[in-house]
Amino acid sequence: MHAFAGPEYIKGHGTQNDFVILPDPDGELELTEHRVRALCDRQRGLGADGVLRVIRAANLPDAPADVAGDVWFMDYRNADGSIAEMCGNGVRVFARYLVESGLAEPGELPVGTRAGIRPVRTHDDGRVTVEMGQAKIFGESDTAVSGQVFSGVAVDVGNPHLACVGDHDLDALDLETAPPHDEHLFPDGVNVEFVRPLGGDEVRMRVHERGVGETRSCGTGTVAATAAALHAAGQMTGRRIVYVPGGTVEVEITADGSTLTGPAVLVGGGRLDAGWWQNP
Ligand SMILES: N[C@H](CCC[C@H](N)C(=O)O)C(=O)O
Repeated sequence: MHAFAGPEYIKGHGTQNDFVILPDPDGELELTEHRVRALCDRQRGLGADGVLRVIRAANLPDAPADVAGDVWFMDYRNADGSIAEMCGNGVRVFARYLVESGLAEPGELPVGTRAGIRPVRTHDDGRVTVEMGQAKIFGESDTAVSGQVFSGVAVDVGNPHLACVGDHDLDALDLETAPPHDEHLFPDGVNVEFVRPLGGDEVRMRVHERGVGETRSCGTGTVAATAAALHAAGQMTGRRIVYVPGGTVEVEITADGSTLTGPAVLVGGGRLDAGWWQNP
């Protein structure tokens, strides 16, 4: 067996939320939780916050019925191997890969996700805009970090979030472990954002992601943070520049939905070793 004769991979990131991209249009890879965990492991694998499998929707058994079979589908997995409905930074990097690899034309293109179709626009400056759908506030809850209680709002962005807005000292937060959450409100777990308004339309955010841990950015989290910051300011719609540890994104919330705009970087790629893939 030749070394590196295993599956092709590409590494990319969106504001340093990083991913392993696995092209697999016909769904031939057996993408087990064990392999996802190994791929994402920063010592024994490639290292990433998640995996984005590139597959035609027709070849993924659990693709939503409203996603046409010929649409490129982002089969997203968290670093712990779990499946999540949506990944905002991931969709930007996924779209960048489709265009750079010639699988899609630049400009407008649909991306299939478990939260449904997400229309994407690629820009000449390397940024990508994603239509993220409605950010729905569906309750209030709280969590505790470093001995301090934080109150927040539950926000559905296709995946679940608890966004805690306040004059928080974000740098003092220890996010090494998952903040506790209300398992009745969040039966499938939750992504937890800590959001500090900076005045005007700017906010700063740190995040502990479900299935990953603290990440340098969370795209759906920045949408949840914006919805929560607008709610705290008594507004239903508006725009926020969101500063995350890995960079800056722009979020717009309108009556019809939300958009996320930010960078999408492809770092490089190659082939996995076939032996490693068989026994990661
Ligand atoms: N950890 C999230 C999925 C990835 C979200 C994040 N990476 C993003 O960019 O939206 C969850 O389990 O819902």
